[in-house]
Amino acid sequence: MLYGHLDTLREEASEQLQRALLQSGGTPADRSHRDSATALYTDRIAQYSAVENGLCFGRLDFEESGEVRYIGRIGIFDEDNDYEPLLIDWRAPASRPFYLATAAAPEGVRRRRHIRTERRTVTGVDDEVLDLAEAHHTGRGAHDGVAGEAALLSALNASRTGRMKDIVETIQAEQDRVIRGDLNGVLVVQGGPGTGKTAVALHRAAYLLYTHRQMLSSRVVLIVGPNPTFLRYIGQVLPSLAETGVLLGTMGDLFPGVVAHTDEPATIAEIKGRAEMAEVLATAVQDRQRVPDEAVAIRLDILDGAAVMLDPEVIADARDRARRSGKLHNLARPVFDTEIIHALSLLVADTIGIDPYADDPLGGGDAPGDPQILDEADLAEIRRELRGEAEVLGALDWLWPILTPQQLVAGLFASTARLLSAGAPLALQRSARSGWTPADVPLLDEAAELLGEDDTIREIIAERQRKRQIAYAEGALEIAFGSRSIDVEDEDDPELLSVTDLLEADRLADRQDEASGLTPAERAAADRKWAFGHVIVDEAQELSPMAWRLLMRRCPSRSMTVVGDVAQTGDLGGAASWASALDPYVPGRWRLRELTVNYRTPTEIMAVAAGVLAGIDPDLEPPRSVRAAGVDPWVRGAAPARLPDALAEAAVAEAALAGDGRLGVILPASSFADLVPAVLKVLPDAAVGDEPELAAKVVVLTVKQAKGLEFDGVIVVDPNQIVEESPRGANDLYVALTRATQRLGVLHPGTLPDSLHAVVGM
Ligand SMILES: Nc1ncnc2c1ncn2[C@@H]1O[C@H](COP(=O)(O)OP(=O)(O)OP(=O)(O)O)[C@@H](O)[C@H]1O
Repeated sequence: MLYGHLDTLREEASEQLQRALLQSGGTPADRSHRDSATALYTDRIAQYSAVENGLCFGRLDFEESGEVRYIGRIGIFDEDNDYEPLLIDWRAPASRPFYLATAAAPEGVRRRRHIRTERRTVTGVDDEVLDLAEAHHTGRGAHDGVAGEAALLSALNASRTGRMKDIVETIQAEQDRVIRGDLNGVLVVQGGPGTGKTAVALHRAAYLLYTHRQMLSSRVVLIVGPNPTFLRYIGQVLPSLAETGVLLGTMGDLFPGVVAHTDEPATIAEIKGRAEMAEVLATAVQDRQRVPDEAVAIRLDILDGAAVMLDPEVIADARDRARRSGKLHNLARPVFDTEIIHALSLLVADTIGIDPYADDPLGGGDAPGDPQILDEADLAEIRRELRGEAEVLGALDWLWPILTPQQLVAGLFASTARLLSAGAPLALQRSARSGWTPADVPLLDEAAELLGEDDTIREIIAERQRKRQIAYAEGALEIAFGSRSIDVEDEDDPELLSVTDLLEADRLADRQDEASGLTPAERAAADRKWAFGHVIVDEAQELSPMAWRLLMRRCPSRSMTVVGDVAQTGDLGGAASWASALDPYVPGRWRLRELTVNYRTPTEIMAVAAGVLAGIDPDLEPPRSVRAAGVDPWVRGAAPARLPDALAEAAVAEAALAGDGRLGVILPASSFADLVPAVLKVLPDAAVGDEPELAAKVVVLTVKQAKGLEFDGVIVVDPNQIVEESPRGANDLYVALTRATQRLGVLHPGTLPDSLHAVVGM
């Protein structure tokens, strides 16, 4: 019956879509209405298809009223019967007892039923009787603290596919409380490995979109994950819950127009992430407001090519006034221009005044050579002419260049002098042509904030383009930077406007034009100043102070869900505590929820990982595993020279034992290239690379890549090396050991880290 309703809903949406598509012409308002109707019905059809599998997964039978509620992925109502609910959306308040009711607090529920389906056929049911008396009588009651135990264990024991699945059917009470937490404020979800933080974060996004649809679908929910592989891993969860109005991205994706996926050493990324970099960039901007040591000679057409000398004191004065205007660098440039042009006009007036033989250079009717006769109107005319002079524009660009964030940051990193002057470590020096890295993105964003850009810079660039075209038409081609009296440091100086800047102006203008046809998520992705309705950060412990600055700017309402585990921090610039990350923005005003049950890693594996956790901080409690796998982890030594062969043997054996599941082989980053061939020789289809295909049967990866992922079986190779190759190596080993849902093997060439000794002989 429910599927009959689903089919009807889908057919109706298809018909409405057809009708919308057939309409043509009309006023712009009609067209815009048609576009939004098309988008609406296309979305609906996608939603109805997304919920096809597992449409209804639960049933609640109430004690006294005899009421029966069916719980499912969407809500369906009976139009012919006063809109009686036939199926209740899992996010609706009426579904809550399905997740929260226990035998101790049954909330009026007598029986909770989990319904398993395959396509449209019911394949099984699991009942829990919450009435204590009846449970006692039948011997079937709720396990303490675990709702829907059979359904949960069947989900947890299922083979992994390389893609995360939704958990709507088996959300546990402590997770439900996080998912339905209040929209406002910063909610921190701290939990050990496998406690469902990622799953909870995604379901919270779906819940918030359902509950605050109007606000959030236009303002968009941003979900930030650690890397593109992870985003692909979680990418199907929200569409399977029929939610598409979110933007998924890594930190590297958050500066529109910049692709920031280049790698760099962890130590450099750490420096870039320090809070002091905000100060460094502010100084770097000031350093670009130049006051030369000596006077600058500017040859002027208005003086028939004669030069005037602009003194450093005059330039310093203009700079101070521009700074005092309180405007951002690019926006203060007109103030600086006005000051310099004014000073130049006086110099011109002086020059004209002391030249008794000059013809009337202004073309006015006054007698030549008499300074007395230059009135304010004449000075204004001089200023107007000066503004059009190529050498004047060149000098202004040199003294106070209009800068894009990219020009500022690339220009800083490319110059020892600029780094020194801005107080930045010289380790940051690199060629101006290096690719952007994820750690550069918060710096570019900071630079954009300091420079002031977007519309203003576009207008200035467009205006400059217009002036250049005019100058070209007049045959004045030498506009770029003609003055020999100005010392140009570098031919490639990034501050000089180039063809790219002009194209950039066009691109930005196009962006505006196209904006009307884009979805809110697409518009948000293209707009650096977008204020998201809610921001969810996964693996948030890895974010640097500079990254937090960027995210806080994207979320002025501070409506955020921050998910992570400070015991798993691997990045050197990552957080050691939530307070250190968040107090600068919401001092004492963030809420902490903890998840304590590990749904991924069985007890046998968690016992091994617990030893490593105790080494990181004896006060940290490992999460409690919800199940045992019945298989002990193995630890095997190999002579260093034999390590590749031993790895190959173990990989083949474990791949077979994983059945139709997945095997992850986690290698130290420093011996990755040496060990990968050993695996590929025996398992040529194994996935490996920057963004390995997680659906492959065997995936070989570093700890950094494995963060947030899981596999049925895992082999961790050379734990000592993993610990030693990073100051946060113990955290990395903890992450590596907690990736398996069933089997774990540890292969070591030398001695074992102390923290693993406990497991030898298992
Ligand atoms: N209530 C649940 N029902 C079924 N499966 C669940 C439930 N909670 C978590 N899981 C499963 O447990 C596994 C671990 O969840 P998840 O990846 O969200 O954990 P995590 O806390 O983000 O882990 P880590 O910190 O190690 O990345 C996933 O396969 C997830 O689907």
